Amino acid sequence: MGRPIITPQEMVAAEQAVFKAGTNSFDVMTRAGTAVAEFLHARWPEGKVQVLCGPGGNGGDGFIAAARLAKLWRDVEVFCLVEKSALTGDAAKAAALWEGEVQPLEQALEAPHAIVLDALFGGGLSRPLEGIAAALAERGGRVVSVDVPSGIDGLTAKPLGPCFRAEGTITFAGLRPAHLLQPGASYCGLVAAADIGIPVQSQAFENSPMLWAGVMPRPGEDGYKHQRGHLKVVSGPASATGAARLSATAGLRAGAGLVTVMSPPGAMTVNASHLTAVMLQVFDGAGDLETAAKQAQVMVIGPAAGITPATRANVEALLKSNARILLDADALTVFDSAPASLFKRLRPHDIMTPHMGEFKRLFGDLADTAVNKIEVARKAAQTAGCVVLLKGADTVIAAPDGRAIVNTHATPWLATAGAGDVLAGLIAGFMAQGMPTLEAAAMGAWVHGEAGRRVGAGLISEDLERHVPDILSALHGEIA
Ligand SMILES: NC(=O)C1=CN([C@@H]2O[C@H](COP(=O)(O)OP(=O)(O)OC[C@H]3O[C@@H](n4cnc5c(N)ncnc54)[C@H](OP(=O)(O)O)[C@@H]3O)[C@@H](O)[C@H]2O)[C@@H](O)CC1
Ligand SMILES: Nc1ncnc2c1ncn2[C@@H]1O[C@H](COP(=O)(O)OP(=O)(O)O)[C@@H](O)[C@H]1O
Ligand SMILES: [K+]
Repeated sequence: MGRPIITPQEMVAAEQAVFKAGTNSFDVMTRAGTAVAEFLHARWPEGKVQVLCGPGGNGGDGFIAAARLAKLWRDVEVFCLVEKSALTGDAAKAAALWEGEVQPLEQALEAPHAIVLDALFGGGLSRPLEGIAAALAERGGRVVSVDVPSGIDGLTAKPLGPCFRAEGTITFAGLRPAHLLQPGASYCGLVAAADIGIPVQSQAFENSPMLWAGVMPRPGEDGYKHQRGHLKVVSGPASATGAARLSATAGLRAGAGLVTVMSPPGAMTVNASHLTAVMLQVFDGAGDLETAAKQAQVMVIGPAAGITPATRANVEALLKSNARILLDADALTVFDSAPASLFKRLRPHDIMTPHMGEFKRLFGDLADTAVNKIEVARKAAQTAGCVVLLKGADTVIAAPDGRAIVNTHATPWLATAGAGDVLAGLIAGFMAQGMPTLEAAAMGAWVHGEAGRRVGAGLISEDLERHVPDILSALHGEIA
């Protein structure tokens, strides 16, 4: 299914429900601590482990992990923020399992070690680390964190103050927003989520082919191109045609049967001289686009379309048609003074793909007032009435019904001109073949990120499309 994303508060509620139904909470903590030890031992098999325990459940996991690591013949030292005698509940029971010495946290600062197990505080932390905990966070070194790196707010994904920076983080049941959203994700390193017998339900998932493989478009054995959908991409004026062509070619690679660039008359020559498999059709005004949309499953408008009244009229005309519409870039910016007039026209099967700058022009301070980027995208999708894909290192895709998918399958090498145009084309190409909008967006983001990773350093947007056939072949289980 892809890993579910739950907030720390939802995790507490899920735990309470399970405990209420009769499960022993210490058994759950034992499973958690054991999973921590196994995670650390499997991936960091060498050297002395310095276990830092906090006063609550996170520290409890740390004590259990310490005992387990010692059984695996690891050299372990344990340090605790409070006296062992001051621990209560499950944390006290966990500490009792650790037979070795428990030293005051201050002594950890100078103690030799190879790797730190950070079991100070979990994702529900409500105030910044101070004193010795803060000093240890700032010490650096090799760290594995329990639940989240201490000092990070699991819900907002923001550091509350000084925080640990981990090479690996092990959490429980599902992921927390901080494991995927920036800046928290960059403090987590490799993230594992252990099953500790707490079932969780969520409307938010980490992007994974498992979420959409079942609805991936595939040409029928006896199919023909018209059955694979027609995508049309609106070109900008003669001086700005490349963006639309990047989208169009990506759409064709994604598998749309027919792709047409809709060109203003003045840009026909330049578009014609650059297009081969992608077709070309002239349009002269919004009326022509509305007519053209009747022969298309999906229309893309925005990439280098121009921030002009004409672009706005073109969007409004397209939204009268039955085709699904993907709005990007200029098609969003032209509504910055009147977003409501756009929102009232959008339908749940349409999609917008803003980066944060474009997003703020439409949704104002929503990006700063919602608790995290998942909620930002969710609220935007509800407000706009369409699917919203909010780009970045952590791309969040949300539908008006509350479903959300976070894509981190990408690479910073994608931060280059035109990468977003390729993404728009991929998504629209999948939609043209009948894929539901949310799933098409998730697949588009994943394929785009995978293509970016395959190119790596030196990536320019033109490089992306040529990796799409191999990626799609692999997804379809065919030999590339
Ligand atoms: N059975 C379960 O529930 C399971 C839980 N599990 C584990 O439990 C973890 C959650 O445990 P938790 O709720 O006890 O929270 P945790 O972060 O360990 O400590 C909170 C304590 O710290 C204190 N405190 C806070 N900030 C502070 C500061 N800056 N400086 C100093 N003190 C500070 C705070 O004090 P207070 O704010 O109340 O004054 C409170 O006493 C979770 O991450 C997972 O690892 C797993 O085992 C699965 C089963
Ligand atoms: N640091 C990053 N890590 C991963 N992906 C990134 C990063 N920065 C940008 N991207 C991706 O690169 C693309 C850039 O799109 P966009 O900003 O619209 O560029 P353009 O308008 O030039 O096409 C988006 O898919 C975005 O998610
Ligand atoms: K921690």
